[in-house]
This record gives sequence, structure tokens and C-alpha cells, in this order.
Amino acid sequence: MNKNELKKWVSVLPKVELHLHIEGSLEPELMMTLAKKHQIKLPYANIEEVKSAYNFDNLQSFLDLYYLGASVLKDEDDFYQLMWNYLLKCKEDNVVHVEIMFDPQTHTERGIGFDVFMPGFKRAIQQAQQQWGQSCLLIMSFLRHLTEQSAIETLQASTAYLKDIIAVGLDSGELGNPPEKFTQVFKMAKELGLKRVAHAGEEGPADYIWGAINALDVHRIDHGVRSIDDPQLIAHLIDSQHPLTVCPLSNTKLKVFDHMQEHNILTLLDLGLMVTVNADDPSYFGGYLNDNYHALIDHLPIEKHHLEQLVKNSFNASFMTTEHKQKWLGEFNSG
Ligand SMILES: Nc1ncnc2[nH]cnc12
Ligand SMILES: [Zn+2]
Repeated sequence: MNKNELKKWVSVLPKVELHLHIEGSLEPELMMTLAKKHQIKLPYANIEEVKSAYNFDNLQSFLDLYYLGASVLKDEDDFYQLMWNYLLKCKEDNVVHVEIMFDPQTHTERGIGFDVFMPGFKRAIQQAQQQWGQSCLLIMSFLRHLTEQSAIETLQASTAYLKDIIAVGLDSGELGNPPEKFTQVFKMAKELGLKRVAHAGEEGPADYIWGAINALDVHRIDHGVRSIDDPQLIAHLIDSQHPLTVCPLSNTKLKVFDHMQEHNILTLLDLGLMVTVNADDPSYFGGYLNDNYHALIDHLPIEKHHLEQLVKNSFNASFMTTEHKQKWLGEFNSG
């Protein structure tokens, strides 16, 4: 298959997305509509100005605009619309199962509680489930630039919605906020029966990946591309098959790699790590899941068997039931 054929083939393949921040799927159009609805002043005159502001030097320069953008989300309908728009993209990209992160503290810090955003998210998810059988799980992510106490309070505030949440995660500014800072709250989450993921080794060192594994007992590492700096860690990840949820367009937009041709995803995959492809914050980084696969096809010497492995890995690395997994992988193997 040539590159165009590979792109078409992967576009229609049933896929899974495991690293997606719902707040990072807020498109400029909805951002401007909601700013107007709630009379919120943003430093952008129009949609073109929003888009042209999306030039980032590093993770923090992105996070500043991401939190600013999220400030337009205020009532239940806003959260419904945000989730609904993303789920429509899943349908378009044939993402049959998705595990979506949301950042409660981005909203609770502004006085907007679980009783506002959770019903909005759930309404959209139920509707997508009913309309086309969309499978969707939610991951509650703690902001690591805030204190562990704030994360504990967030976990406590989520009590009424724990049945709707599959896992906890850890995101926001990585450098200076090692996983060990959140040992206690991850232990509490584990005792509540929640699964665990954490961003590590995106901008931060390989040591933070060890920290996420050893102190937080995570099932998956979000990003993890800096694992390449530590041969012992690479050996461990090959052995343990801890999945890495890699986000190619995000990594180039945030200058983790200067160019897609320098991305190490194929190296990690060929070494035998359990690597997956994801979009992270699609509206900020220029593409949804298919766009991320297409970028790899455009810039790396990636072949059909690599793509098959990446897609299979994301089914295997997901938190869907074994039965559900077997159903999809069975269909995949039978062509
Ligand atoms: N790529 C990313 N890294 C850390 N925190 C985030 N929050 C949203 N996207 C993020
Ligand atoms: Zn992320």
C-alpha cells in the first residue's frame, strides 16, 4: 500500500483512543459562541485570532491558553455540547471506544461543581451510546501544579459520580511536580477500586516514569516518550508491557520533538514497548485521532504491520471488559 492507501485504510479501521482531554477538544467556534453566551472577555477578536494564538514553545505556554479557553464552560449545556462535539468526531474517525480525561479542578476552582459538568458529560455519552453504540469511559485527572490536598478534596467531591469514573489520572505542568507528590491520593483511589494513569516523561525526565510506576502504581503512562533516555526503564517497559499513550501531533506542537520525522514512536514500537496513538488536545494541536495516524504515515517509514500493531495495542491497553476486547480483536484478526 502507498501512503494514501494506508491513510484511507487506517481511517476506516475501528480504533480506540486512550489519551484525550475533553477540555482540549474545545474548538475555537464553540469557545467564541460560549464566550458570547456568558459575556466572557477573551483576548481574541475572532476565530482566526484564536487559531493564530496556537503557537506553543512548550507545555506551559499551551496550558495557559488551555485553561483560559476552558473558562467559557459554565453550565451543564456547555459541558454537554463539548462532549457531544467530540463524540461526533469519534463517529467520524471510527473511534469505537474512547477513554476521556476531564480535569475537575479546572472547573471547581471557578466554582463549577461535579453536579454541573458530570450531568452534561453523561447526557452526551448516553446519547452517543444510544444513537450509534459509542463506547466511552471517563478518567478523572488531577492537576499536578496544585497540592495533593486539593486532589484529595477533588476525589472526595466526586463520590456521587464514582460509578461513572473508571480511573484517575495526573496532568498539567510536569516539571517540578513529580508523581511522588500524589502518592497518597492515588493510594486512596486504588482503595476505591479506581484504575490509575499518569502523564509522565512528556517534558519531564524518565525518572518521573519510574515514579508513576512505583509510587502511583499506574496501569498506563500518558506520553512516556522520554523513556528512551533510560535503557533500564526501556527494558522494564518491554518486560512489563505498561502501555504508553503517545500523542504525535501534541509532541511536535509542544516541541518535545522538533519535527515529526524525529518522533521516536516507531523506535519504541520496534523495541517491543506497548505503544498506542492518541490525540491529547485535538483542537489545540491540529488534529483528531485519524490526523495523528496520518501524520505518522506522512513523516515516518511506517508500514501496515506497524499500524495494525498500534491499533491492536490500543484495544489491549484499554479498560474495556475482556469480553468487549475479545469481540473487537476477533473482528480485527478475521480481517
Ligand atoms: N499534554 C498535556 N500534558 C499535561 N497536561 C495536559 N493537560 C491537557 N493536555 C496536557
Ligand atoms: Zn495529555
